[in-house]
Amino acid sequence: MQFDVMRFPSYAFDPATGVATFDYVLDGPSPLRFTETITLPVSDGPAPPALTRVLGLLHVVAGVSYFKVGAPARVIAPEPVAPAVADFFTAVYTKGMAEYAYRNQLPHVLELVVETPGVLPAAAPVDNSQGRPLSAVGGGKDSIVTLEILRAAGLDPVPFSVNPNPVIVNVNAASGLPALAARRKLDPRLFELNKAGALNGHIPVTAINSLIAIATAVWHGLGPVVMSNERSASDPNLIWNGHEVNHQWSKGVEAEGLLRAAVTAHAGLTEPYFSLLRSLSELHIAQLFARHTQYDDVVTSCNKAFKLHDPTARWCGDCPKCRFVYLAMAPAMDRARLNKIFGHDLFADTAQLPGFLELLGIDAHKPFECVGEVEESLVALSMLDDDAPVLVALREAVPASAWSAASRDDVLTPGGPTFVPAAYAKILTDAL
Ligand SMILES: CC(=O)N[C@H]1[C@@H](OP(=O)(O)OP(=O)(O)OC[C@H]2O[C@@H](n3ccc(=O)[nH]c3=O)[C@H](O)[C@@H]2O)O[C@H](CO)[C@@H](O)[C@@H]1O[C@H](C)C(=O)N[C@@H](C)C(=O)N[C@@H](CCC(=O)O)C(=O)O
Ligand SMILES: Nc1ncnc2c1ncn2[C@@H]1O[C@H](COP(=O)(O)OP(=O)(O)OP(=O)(O)O)[C@@H](O)[C@H]1O
Repeated sequence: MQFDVMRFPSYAFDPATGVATFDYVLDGPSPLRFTETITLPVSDGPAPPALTRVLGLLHVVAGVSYFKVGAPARVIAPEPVAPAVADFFTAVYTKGMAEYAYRNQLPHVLELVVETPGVLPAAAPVDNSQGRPLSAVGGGKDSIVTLEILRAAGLDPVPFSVNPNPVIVNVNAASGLPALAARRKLDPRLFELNKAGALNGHIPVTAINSLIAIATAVWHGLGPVVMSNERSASDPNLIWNGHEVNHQWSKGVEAEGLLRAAVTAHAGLTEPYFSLLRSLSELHIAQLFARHTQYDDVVTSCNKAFKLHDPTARWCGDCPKCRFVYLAMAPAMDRARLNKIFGHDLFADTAQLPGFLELLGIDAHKPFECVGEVEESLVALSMLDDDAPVLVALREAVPASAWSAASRDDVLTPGGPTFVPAAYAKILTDAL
């Protein structure tokens, strides 16, 4: 299938139902048209101009799912935007699609510049900084930690999810906080094309969920959207043709800064979005999670639980994410609790040794999954002293030089750039 250009013909929003429809065209000798539907939780309040503006950003960003069918050389955004918005769009279609470009060997994707039909001045400021935070919940340990920190500080967070699956519903129930939810429906044509062998691959889903969250917060008169993206999300998996390829790009700090700047420029929000846990390692977050036993029967970080077509699963017990989170939680709790949470004893299963070695930086690049840095895995291993079969084998396999590069202090001391506003930074510090 040959396509020259991607366009964004129109979008519509109905405040009576909360339904937004976004249209896309891949233009070429045989054009393809798609429509995505996103249903926001309906608010009693009026739809403010900032909502329309955020939906305008979402229209372009959600287009990546359809862009990947043909990877046209040109992408033309539908309306004039401020320079910060154009930069954000280009980053989403290049850096956000880098894993897709690498796996499909499409180097031109990394060079693409999203075209915009003119420049718009930045929007007038809208001070949203004092509202109740909307806290995105994915069902894993990270968002639980954020929710509990915000709650303990008396900020009365509103949990929010896109397409909440049973895991998310159960986590919200365990929190006891009333939650908001949005629905997102991809054009079914996409799945037909995938079945027929169209180009496919990973997309920066956090950028899409984040804009849906911001749209919801704006419409419901709430404050900033608070994410739970950790320090290691900014770490690339590999370098290809001189470009970083990061599976988690839209969870990283660069994407966070670009998204914030774009939303402020386009919709005026003074404090749209930040990740509370940005300065923390996954290992540190796992230790904070261990304080909250009320989520043990529901927490799930395994991505197998998030398949669009199989929403019932919990921990699969045999994937990079399960292995990493198991290793990260192990130093923070007794083995019986850990095995109860996972429903599996991963340190007894020596068939998983190659997967653990990958996490420790031995034999392969960091897996294309949401896993922490090699250093975090090494430090976690160094904190475990029992003789479980997998641990014994891993200790033997790690070269002496690797241990010296792993510092417990570095991993467990907050650090690195963040966009956390001062009031929230204090809350985080108090919680550590
Ligand atoms: C759950 C998962 O890992 N899905 C990835 C997987 O897709 P699969 O076919 O195995 O299952 P589905 O997710 O049900 O997707 C069905 C098809 O729909 C396409 N699609 C899905 C969502 C979307 O927003 N746009 C889409 O076009 C998808 O491509 C399938 O054809 O493999 C796909 C191809 O590599 C990935 O695109 C699927 O990833 C989902 C978008 C997803 O939600 N993944 C998150 C669990 C994830 O990877 N999160 C990252 C953060 C990445 C980021 O930068 O935001 C993380 O946690 O580290
Ligand atoms: N369906 C969703 N709706 C809204 N936000 C989501 C959804 N899934 C994930 N998120 C948010 O996106 C960010 C990254 O997701 P991720 O899956 O890494 O986090 P998590 O589920 O909290 O923890 P873990 O890393 O243990 O899985 C988090 O802030 C999370 O809250």
